[in-house]
Amino acid sequence: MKVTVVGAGAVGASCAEYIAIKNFASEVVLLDIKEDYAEGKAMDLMQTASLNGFDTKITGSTNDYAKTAGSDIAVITSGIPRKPGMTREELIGINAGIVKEVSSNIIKHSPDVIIIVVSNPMDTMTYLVHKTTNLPKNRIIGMGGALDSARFKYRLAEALEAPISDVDGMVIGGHSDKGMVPLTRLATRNSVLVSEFISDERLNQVAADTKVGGATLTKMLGTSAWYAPGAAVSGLVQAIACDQKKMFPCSTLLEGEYGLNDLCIGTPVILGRNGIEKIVEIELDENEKKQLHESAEGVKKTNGLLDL
Ligand SMILES: NC(=O)c1ccc[n+]([C@@H]2O[C@H](COP(=O)([O-])OP(=O)(O)OC[C@H]3O[C@@H](n4cnc5c(N)ncnc54)[C@H](O)[C@@H]3O)[C@@H](O)[C@H]2O)c1
Ligand SMILES: O=C(O)C[C@H](O)C(=O)O
Repeated sequence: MKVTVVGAGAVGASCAEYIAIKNFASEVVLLDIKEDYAEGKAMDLMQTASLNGFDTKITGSTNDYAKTAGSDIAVITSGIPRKPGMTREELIGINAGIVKEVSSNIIKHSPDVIIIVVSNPMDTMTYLVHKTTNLPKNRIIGMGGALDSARFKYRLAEALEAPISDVDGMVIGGHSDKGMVPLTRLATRNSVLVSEFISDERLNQVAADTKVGGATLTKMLGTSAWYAPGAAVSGLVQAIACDQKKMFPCSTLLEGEYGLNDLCIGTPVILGRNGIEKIVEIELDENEKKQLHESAEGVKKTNGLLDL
């Protein structure tokens, strides 16, 4: 299993590290445009192999896509991250050109690849890959919901004063400060609805904190987060590489599901060796449907800024 990670910055390197530590891929190629940068990150990571006990071979490449040839999965993290006070949507001007060029280069050398889009604004970048490549829809996946759900579980555990392994929950919708839809009604602690343990007011606070999870960290760090994003991507890569049939919320092209069309937005999907093997349509209540449709309007507005 060969995995390419384009962008050897904070998220790309973290993602490569988690993939290697989980020890399921034979090869990870890190690629960046900065001279020697990916090679340096790859060498540093390889020097952790004996310490962390993995056999994955990590190599670096300065913009040489020939080295990515025959990749089964490619992760796109190239592009600029936001600074405190910015929205993800403001990154579109620079990142759209990068994502378009990178996805085309990847496919030239790996026609059977499954692409995972991370660069922001992620739902719109995922849609851009659909519009500008001829890959089938099951092989274009946007990563956002897996990260947002991990943040939701963190906030739920905090509110419940419970270990994170006790809680379960999912965030659907757009990967944006306003567009996320944390499914508080369905969140559980050991199969018991969390509403049995905490007030509606506290649960609303959990949802609000979850939605601004990325912005909160960006303010604290001066740039956006990387550990949880890297771990979330590695989870999707592993589910595909190991044909796990695991369910994650991912950004996927909708064609009527949830009453939505012609956009990519986060919904639960089953991931296996073919990428997105199924879009799971869950029963939403009226309020959740309204939130999802409002989120979709926001994503479509951003998609409208693309030069297609
Ligand atoms: N979807 C998510 O959940 C999620 C989570 C975190 C970050 N992000 C996004 O991921 C992106 C990367 O974030 P980061 O913190 O790693 O940024 P970073 O600046 O640390 O790394 C980005 C890297 O991309 C490289 N790059 C730029 N143009 C390139 C090109 N044409 N080809 C190859 N490499 C190129 C840069 O040289 C840099 O090393 C940002 O857009 C950020 O908003 C998304
Ligand atoms: O917040 C960001 O801009 C980066 C990423 O989308 C995140 O949620 O951490």
